[in-house]
Amino acid sequence: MFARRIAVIGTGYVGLTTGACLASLGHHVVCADVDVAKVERLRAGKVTILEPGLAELVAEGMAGGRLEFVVGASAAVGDAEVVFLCVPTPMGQGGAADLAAVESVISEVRTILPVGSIVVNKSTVPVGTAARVSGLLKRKDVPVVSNPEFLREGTAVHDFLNPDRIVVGCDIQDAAERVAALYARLGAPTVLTDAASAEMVKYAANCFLAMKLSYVNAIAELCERLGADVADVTEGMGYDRRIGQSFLQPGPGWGGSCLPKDTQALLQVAAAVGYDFSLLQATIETNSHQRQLIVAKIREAAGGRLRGRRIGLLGLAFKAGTNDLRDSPALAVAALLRAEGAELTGYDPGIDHDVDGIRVVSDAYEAAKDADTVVVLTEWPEFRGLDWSRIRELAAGCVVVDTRNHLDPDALGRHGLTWWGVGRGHLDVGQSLAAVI
Ligand SMILES: NC(=O)c1ccc[n+]([C@@H]2O[C@H](COP(=O)([O-])OP(=O)(O)OC[C@H]3O[C@@H](n4cnc5c(N)ncnc54)[C@H](O)[C@@H]3O)[C@@H](O)[C@H]2O)c1
Ligand SMILES: O=c1ccn([C@@H]2O[C@H](COP(=O)(O)OP(=O)(O)O[C@H]3O[C@H](CO)[C@@H](O)[C@H](O)[C@H]3O)[C@@H](O)[C@H]2O)c(=O)[nH]1
Repeated sequence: MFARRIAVIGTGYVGLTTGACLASLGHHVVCADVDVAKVERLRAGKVTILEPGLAELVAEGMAGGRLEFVVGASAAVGDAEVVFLCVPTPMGQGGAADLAAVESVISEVRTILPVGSIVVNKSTVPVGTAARVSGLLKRKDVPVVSNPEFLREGTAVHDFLNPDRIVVGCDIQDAAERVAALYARLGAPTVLTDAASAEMVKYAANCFLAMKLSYVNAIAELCERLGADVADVTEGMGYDRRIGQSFLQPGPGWGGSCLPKDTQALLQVAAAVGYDFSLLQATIETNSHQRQLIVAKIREAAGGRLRGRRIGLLGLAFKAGTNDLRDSPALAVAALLRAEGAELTGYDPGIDHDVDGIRVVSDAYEAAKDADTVVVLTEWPEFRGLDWSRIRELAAGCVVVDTRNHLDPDALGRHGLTWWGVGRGHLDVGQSLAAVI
C-alpha cells in the first residue's frame, strides 16, 4: 500500500474518525476545521465526542507524525493528493440539504488545490452534488468523487475500520479506483459506481433504515392494541434472513443527526423531480406520531394528566453510547411533556448540563427522586443494573415507562414497580410478564 497525503475538512464525528482511522491505516493526514477552539483542543489531544477508541487513535496518529490539525481548509490542502469533505449538510429551508459549508470549502480551496488532486465528498449530499461541486471548482484536473460514509455514532471507529461496504462513485473510473485503494487494507466489499449512484446509495440506505423503524414502531402499537408481544414478533420476523434481526427495536421514534434530515432531504429531492414519495412521507409522519403515542402512554401512567406531574427521565441522547443530543427523540418527547405542564428531571451518563428546560442531575436515583413517573428514553446499559428497590423508595409513583423495552420487567415487578413497555402490555406489581401476554 502507498501512504497518501490526505486532507480532511471538518473534524466532527465523520471528519475526526476519518482522519484518525486513515492515519491508523498508514496515510499522512492533515485535518482542518473552522472552529479554532476545537482545533486547539485536538492539538492538545482532547476529543470531546464520546466515541470508543477515537481519542486513542488520535493520540497514536499525532505521536506517529501521521496526523495533524490546522485551522481552515486552505491550511490543509497545500500538498494533499486527496481532500475529504466532512462538513455539515444540515436540514435547510423546506427540508432540503443545506450545502453552504461544502460550497464555502470549495470556494476557499479551489485555486490552491494541487494539480491532479482529488476532492472526495464524504458528507451526505443530494444526487447531483458531485457534478455541482465540479462546476464550482472549475478545475478539469481535479475529479470529484462521492464516497458516502455509513458509520454510526457511538461505534464510529469500529464501523469505519470494519465497514459492511465501501461505496465510491465518480464518472472518471481511475479517480474512483484511487480513492477505493485508500481503504484496501480493510478488505471490505467495494461498490465502484458513478457519482450520482453513490450519492443515492447513502439516502436510499438511511431512508430504508428509517422506514424499517417506523414500520416496527407501528407494529409495536398494533401488538399493544391486539395483545401480542412485539419482542416475540420481531424475533420471529428477524430470523427471516431477508428481514434480519437488526433495526427492529421499537422505541420513542428514530432521531439523531442523520435519519431525520436525510429523510426530509430525499423527500425534497423526490418532489423536485415530480415524484410523490408517499412511502417516505408516511415514514416521517409515523415517526412524529410515535412521539405522541409515547407521551399518551406517559400521561396515562401519570394518572391521566401531566400538568404539575414530576417526571424523571432516564436517558436524553438520541441513542445509547453517544453524548449527541441533535434531534434526540428523548428531547422531542420531553418537549411535549413540558408543553403539557410536566416538571422534568433527567439523567444521562453522557450529559452534564441542563438541557431544554430539563434539570439534569448526576445519577439515575436523583432523577427518580419524588418522580410521579420514571421514563426510560435511551437504552444505556447501566439502566439495566439499577437498584429498583431504591428507586421504589425514592420515587413518588410506582410506574416505570420503558420506551425502549430495555429493562427486565420481572426485576421491576419484584421490587413493587409497574413496568410499561412498548408493544408488550403492562406488568403490574407482583405479575410476571408471561402472565399478561
Ligand atoms: N454523524 C454521523 O454519524 C454521520 C455519519 C455518516 C455521514 N454523516 C454526514 O457527514 C457530514 C458531517 O457530519 P458530522 O456529524 O461529522 O458533523 P459535525 O457537525 O459533527 O462536524 C462537522 C465539522 O465541520 C466543521 N466545519 C463546518 N464548516 C467548515 C468549513 N467551512 N471548513 C472546515 N470545517 C468546517 C464544523 O466546525 C464541525 O467541526 C454530514 O453531511 C452528515 O450527514 C454523518
Ligand atoms: O432498532 C433500532 C435501531 C435504532 N433506533 C433509533 O434510530 C435512530 C438512529 O440510530 P442509528 O442508525 O444507530 O444512529 P446514527 O448514528 O444516526 O446512524 C445512522 O445515520 C448515520 C448518518 O448518516 C449513518 O451513517 C448510519 O449508517 C445510520 O445507521 C436512533 O434514534 C436510535 O435510537 C431504534 O429506535 N431502534
